[in-house]
Amino acid sequence: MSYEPNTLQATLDTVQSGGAILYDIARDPGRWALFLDIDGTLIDIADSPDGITVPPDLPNTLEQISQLLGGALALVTGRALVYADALFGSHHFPIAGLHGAERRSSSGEVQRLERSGDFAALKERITDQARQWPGVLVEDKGLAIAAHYRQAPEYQQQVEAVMTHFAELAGPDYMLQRGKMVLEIRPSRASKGEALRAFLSEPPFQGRIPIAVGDDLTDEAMFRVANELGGHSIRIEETAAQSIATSALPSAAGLRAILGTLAQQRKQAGKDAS
Ligand SMILES: O=P(O)(O)OC[C@H]1O[C@H](O[C@H]2O[C@H](CO)[C@@H](O)[C@H](O)[C@H]2O)[C@H](O)[C@@H](O)[C@@H]1O
Repeated sequence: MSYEPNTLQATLDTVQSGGAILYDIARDPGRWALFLDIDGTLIDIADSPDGITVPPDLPNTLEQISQLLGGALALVTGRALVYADALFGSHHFPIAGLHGAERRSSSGEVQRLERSGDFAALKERITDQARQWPGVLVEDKGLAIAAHYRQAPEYQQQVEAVMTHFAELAGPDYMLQRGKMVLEIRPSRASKGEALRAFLSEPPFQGRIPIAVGDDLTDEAMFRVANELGGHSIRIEETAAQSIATSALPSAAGLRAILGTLAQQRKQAGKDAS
């Protein structure tokens, strides 16, 4: 989806349709499977990876929607699985971490790609290098490593050059992943799209139509698979971005408001039935 400045109406139509798709979940919940990215989608972007705030009602909202969908709700994130899981307290949703390199299915089984090569030594070299860039934060995620320049944008070019170099050194089992003010080296034999496909091959996702919601480049792989399978893809857009998503919502707060309404409707329906 690409917007020209003079296509405001088209943009508004698309933005509205993101909400319409999500509200459709309430009409026929048995039809849909929902795949949600975390940073920039469910949670507002912060200055640092650890600086995020999970709105207090979000875990329970997701739990309500997961129940509405018969469990067919999964989180699909670039974060390490363990870190992302802990954000939601006692709620343990099916989840794919590290852009699909690790995944916990609905049954609780965890699958993880094998470490390959001397990745630990490479991570040390990146960490050493980053010490020369005040404000650049290195996030060691186990099978992946990210260099964040949000607090030091003046180092963007150096970070790009060095991470590109180390991604080449890491070999074909790894790739450079660009993101929002971050460069990351992560396993190449995984993607959010393949994670979505894997979830859809298992209960309770099997046979349902996917709705994928995300905000960043890594989410495009998930959008591609959702589109391919006849589902919907919703891009959270702060600015007009190039995306293959078929619809959009303006912000993470907008998405949370819609999810909150769906959760309230479910709670009310439960009360009315009792
Ligand atoms: O796939 P996601 O759940 O969207 O995760 C993508 C990356 O998110 C995090 O970085 C981004 O969010 C940070 C906190 O808001 C922000 O400071 C940073 O600039 C963003 O790039 C996370 O730290 C990464 O590991 C994820 O890959």
